[in-house]
Amino acid sequence: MSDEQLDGYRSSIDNIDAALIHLLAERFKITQAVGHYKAEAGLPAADPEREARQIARLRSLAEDAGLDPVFSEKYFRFIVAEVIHHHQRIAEQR
Ligand SMILES: C=C(O[C@@H]1C=C(C(=O)O)C=C[C@H]1O)C(=O)O
Repeated sequence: MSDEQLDGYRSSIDNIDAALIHLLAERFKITQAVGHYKAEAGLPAADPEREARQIARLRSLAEDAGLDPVFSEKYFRFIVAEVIHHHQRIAEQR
């Protein structure tokens, strides 16, 4: 059975999911570069002060955009945990 309305919604969701994957790929490309820079400079993988500033900024943006700020913080912490693993691996491989 075809449902044109649902198909239309899903077509938009597909485009948004594709955009999110591309944005994440770009974010991880730049954080990989940061990981190499930090390893070279002897800087720690994690920067909790930077993370706290970003969380405050993203929570405020989420509120303005009508997105749950708690969710925005969870999303950010999930991504950053992966970034820090990458940075630790880069530093260990040196
Ligand atoms: C990318 C960095 O490294 C880590 C990852 C962050 C991020 O993914 O936003 C932020 C701070 C650091 O804990 C950075 O220091 O800028």
